[in-house]
Amino acid sequence: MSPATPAIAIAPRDPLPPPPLPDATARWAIFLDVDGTLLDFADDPLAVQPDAPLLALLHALRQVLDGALALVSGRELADLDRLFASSHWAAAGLHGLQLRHADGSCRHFTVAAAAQAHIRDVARTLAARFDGVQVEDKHAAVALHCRRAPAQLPALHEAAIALMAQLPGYELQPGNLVLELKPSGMDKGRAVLELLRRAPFAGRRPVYLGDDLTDEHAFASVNARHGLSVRIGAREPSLAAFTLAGPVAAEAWLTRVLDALTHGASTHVRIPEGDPPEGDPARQP
Ligand SMILES: O=P(O)(O)OC[C@H]1O[C@H](O[C@H]2O[C@H](CO)[C@@H](O)[C@H](O)[C@H]2O)[C@H](O)[C@@H](O)[C@@H]1O
Repeated sequence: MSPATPAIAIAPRDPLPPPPLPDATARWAIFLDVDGTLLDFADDPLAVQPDAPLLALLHALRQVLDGALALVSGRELADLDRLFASSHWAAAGLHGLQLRHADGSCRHFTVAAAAQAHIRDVARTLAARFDGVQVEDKHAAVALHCRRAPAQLPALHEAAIALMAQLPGYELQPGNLVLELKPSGMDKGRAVLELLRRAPFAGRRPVYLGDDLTDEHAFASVNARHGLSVRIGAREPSLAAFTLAGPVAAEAWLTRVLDALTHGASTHVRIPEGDPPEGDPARQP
């Protein structure tokens, strides 16, 4: 008989806990990633559609938060507004390249039409080398989707890295079975901090739900503001302090948050509202 193979013990990271619920007096500001957080993934980026209960929940939650709820997405603002009927909401699109405050004022990075056409051509030429890779033209940025051909991702990634040297001012943003070519200098963490400087977000405790690599920037910002960072799914490593299993669990938790803020929750866990540090813009009303 051959000797038994010795067992190798790898200590897993302690599982993250679910996020706590607020009490009725909590002053939260909620930031929500979209794909993989509120919506399950689909093969085609255009095929997703929030259902009526999710839309009703988000609109009610935003109301009870006095407007302090924002979508923070890699999608364009126009796409978010089409999906969520949210044209009057604060929101960040294209990973923060587009930003709309709650008063309707906007701050957008602009990209000249010629530069947009160039990046689109470069992306299409690259995608044509890989069967099954789908191009999503987001004007200022372009996404190369591998959901229909996941095996192409490593080679596409390698080719895209080599290409970036010829695209000054652009960076490669990997995501869930997607690679994005986007203007550099903006990320979701900066977008969240920008929104937190203005009403109705200023002075509230930030709560961020997200599933993807791009959401890690936002987790870092929210952690630095004594907020709640919530990873959707099991991706590791992550800076998040809490986790929920997927979009269904996220919607269920947001429903309980709405209930707690509206009626008060009998089983809630009270968490101290940490003060932002001295000099932090979030201290301003
Ligand atoms: O920041 P998010 O709101 O999560 O947006 C990130 C990207 O989401 C979309 O792509 C992802 O969802 C698609 C639809 O389920 C899926 O087909 C794709 O594989 C995912 O990567 C969107 O199409 C991108 O523009 C966003 O940047």
